[in-house]
Amino acid sequence: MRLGIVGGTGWLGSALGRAVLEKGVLQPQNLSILNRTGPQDSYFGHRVHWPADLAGLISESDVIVLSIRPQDWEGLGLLAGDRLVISFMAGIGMNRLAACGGRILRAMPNAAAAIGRSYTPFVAAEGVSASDRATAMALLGAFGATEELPDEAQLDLMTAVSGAGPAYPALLAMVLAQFLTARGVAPEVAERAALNVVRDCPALIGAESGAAGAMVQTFLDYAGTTAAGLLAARNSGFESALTAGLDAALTRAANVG
Ligand SMILES: NC(=O)C1=CN([C@@H]2O[C@H](COP(=O)(O)OP(=O)(O)OC[C@H]3O[C@@H](n4cnc5c(N)ncnc54)[C@H](O)[C@@H]3O)[C@@H](O)[C@H]2O)C=CC1
Ligand SMILES: O=C(O)[C@@H]1CCC=N1
Repeated sequence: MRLGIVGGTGWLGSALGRAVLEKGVLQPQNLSILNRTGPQDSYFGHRVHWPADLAGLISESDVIVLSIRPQDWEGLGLLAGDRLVISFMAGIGMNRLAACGGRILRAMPNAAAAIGRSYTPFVAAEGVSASDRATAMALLGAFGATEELPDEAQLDLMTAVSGAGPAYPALLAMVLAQFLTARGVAPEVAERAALNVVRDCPALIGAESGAAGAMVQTFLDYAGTTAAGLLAARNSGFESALTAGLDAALTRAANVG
């Protein structure tokens, strides 16, 4: 299989290119990278193809990954023939992607792709075969976990949630650190404490179904200081504020491109 990544030196495109090479899913001679800035001598230590333009990338690819911003989709003018096309773009629906021909699959990675820990759900249009799905899962599996969703609406919901990757945990860390610094703790100490909560403690939440709820309940049942904090945060609108944020992201996804 020969893969072409449009936007292959961007955030997610480079995470995919690097992962498929490092995991041995593809040999470098079967990877083509198109970007706006031109060829690089080394692509994560490998020599890959750098087609001069989109037509060049199409001609040397069996599978095309679209890792460009949604705003750049209209101007791309992709005509993919009968190739498998995997789009990472938020908010560009199957109805619009269909204009490129090809067998379309939409996938929604997140920034953890850069460390091989993305959760990447996908949906496939009619005409995508079992073999296409296996190809997509091999590629997406190189940078984390992947699974198929039953419909496109669910992929759009994931755009707001798992697509955001570390963004909400980072916001939480900021609030935790600000609470401490506003009360006299040195900023670097506050940051260490907040990052421990957001980065290290989540490893204690199990992988089983209901694990997050069970962890919250454990602290509520403990009935100590954390239970008091959790209840007050809920009563002050913690959950509705987060839900409003996710709703806004979903609305933006519908208009982004
Ligand atoms: N960054 C993230 O955490 C996530 C991003 N996405 C989606 O993935 C897609 C890619 O996002 P990022 O990697 O963050 O964007 P990015 O801005 O880092 O990379 C996009 C790359 O595409 C290149 N590009 C644009 N038009 C081009 C063209 N015509 N030919 C060749 N290269 C072109 C740009 O120069 C840039 O390097 C977006 O559509 C985004 O909605 C989805 C989930 C998470
Ligand atoms: O913030 C963004 O636009 C990207 C796309 C989906 C999630 N993150």
